[in-house]
This record gives sequence, C-alpha cells and structure tokens, in this order.
Amino acid sequence: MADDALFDLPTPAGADLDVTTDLHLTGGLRVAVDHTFGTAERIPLDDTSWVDHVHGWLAGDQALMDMLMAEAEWEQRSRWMYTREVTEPRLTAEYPVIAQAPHPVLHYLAAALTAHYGRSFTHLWMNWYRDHNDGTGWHADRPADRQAEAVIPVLSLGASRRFLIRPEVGGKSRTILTHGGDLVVMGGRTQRDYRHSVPQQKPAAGPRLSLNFSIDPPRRSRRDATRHDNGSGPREQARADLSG
Ligand SMILES: O=C(O)CCC(=O)C(=O)O
Ligand SMILES: [Fe+2]
Repeated sequence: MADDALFDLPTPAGADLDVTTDLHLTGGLRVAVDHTFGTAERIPLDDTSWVDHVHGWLAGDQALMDMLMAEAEWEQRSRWMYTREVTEPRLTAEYPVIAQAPHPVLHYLAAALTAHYGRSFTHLWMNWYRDHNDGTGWHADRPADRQAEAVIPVLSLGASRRFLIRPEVGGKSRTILTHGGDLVVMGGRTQRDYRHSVPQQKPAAGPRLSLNFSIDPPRRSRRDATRHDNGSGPREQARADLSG
C-alpha cells in the first residue's frame, strides 16, 4: 500500500520461549507467553495515543488456535448497517467474564496481560477470519471509545493479516502486519481518536483468530461492543457515529 507506513519486524521471539514451564497454567496446552514483553515495539500515533506491537509474544499459537476452533462456541452474527441487515464477514465467540471461561489458557493469557499493563482484563471477544474474504471494517471498540483512555490488547493466531489504524477524522492509515503469536495493544486515546480495521484482501490467506481483551463489564452482545462504519471514509464515519 503506497500510502501506508509499514511497521513490522520479521524476528518472532515466540520460537525461543520454553513451553514446558507454564503447562500447569495453560491446561496442558503447549503454549507460553513472553512475560518480559522483550520484543515490544511502541508505536506512538501522536502525543496521547500509542500502539504496542509485541512480536512473537506467544509461542505455540497453532495449538491454541486448534483448541479454540474446536472448543469455543462460535457464532455467526449479523448487524444493521443503516437500512439493511448484513452478515458479519467473520465468526465470533465471546467470554463476557474470562474467569468463567472453561479454558485455563485464557486465564493465563489475561493474567499475563494484566500483570504487564496494570489493569484487570476481565472480558474477551474472539474473531475467526476463515480466510482472506473475512475481515472487520473501520471501527473503535466500545465502550472504550467513550473513556478518557483505554488499553485493548489483541492477540493474533494463525495466518498473517494486515491490521490498519487511521485517525478518526480520516487520513492516511498505518499498517501493522500481524503474524500468529503477535500481540497488538492499542492504548492512550487510540479508541477515541483513531479507528482500526482488518481489511478483506485479494491475496489468499488461511484462517486467523484474534483474541480481544478489555477491562469493561460484559455487554449484551457483540453488536453493542464495537462501533462500525462501512470503511469508505470520514463522511460514512460521521453517519455511523450519529447512528451509534
Ligand atoms: O482481528 C483483529 O485483529 C482486530 C479485531 C477488532 O478490532 C475487533 O473485533 O474489535
Ligand atoms: Fe476492534
């Protein structure tokens, strides 16, 4: 993308992590996170908004992905877009209270994020992008977009995909290339002042899951949990804001 600044380091650390030490915490799953966040790259968007890209934060992403694809309760959601109901181009599974999720590994991940970012990540929603035809349009995460600041960690599993971020008022987008095991954390005023998306794309891509964490109490449905527009520009964003 000519107008994108590309932020990517091709050196995943996950392969070096010892997946045997934390087995009692991961429910026996051969995964491990880098508790030191040693590969974190802080990307300042402006004076008050930032994104951390933690390269290869999780080792064993495929094992986690296989387990979640088989065992989480995935659903196909639809949403009203202006005047018509559209099927979301992805599957969703949600744990409004992570502590009640039947997979210990999710508690392990939330605890590691909580320890590092100093806030209690209690709520998880997950997306399953079946292939390159799936994606998520420009949006900010609710209700974080109404808060003075927020921290939203997003863990990627499986296929590499482009995660875009652009100012709420429109303008150039930045591309963060997420590989399986990478963590992307949006912080500061990012939810207020920026929008993010994972675009559908032409190049073929295999399945990808994203695990999105927040501190916010459970909401009735995913429909309430994000603010979407149709991705085509500030005018549509303004209309989406009005209708939201
Ligand atoms: O899949 C991703 O990387 C991001 C998903 C997202 O932004 C969301 O579900 O709110
Ligand atoms: Fe989001």
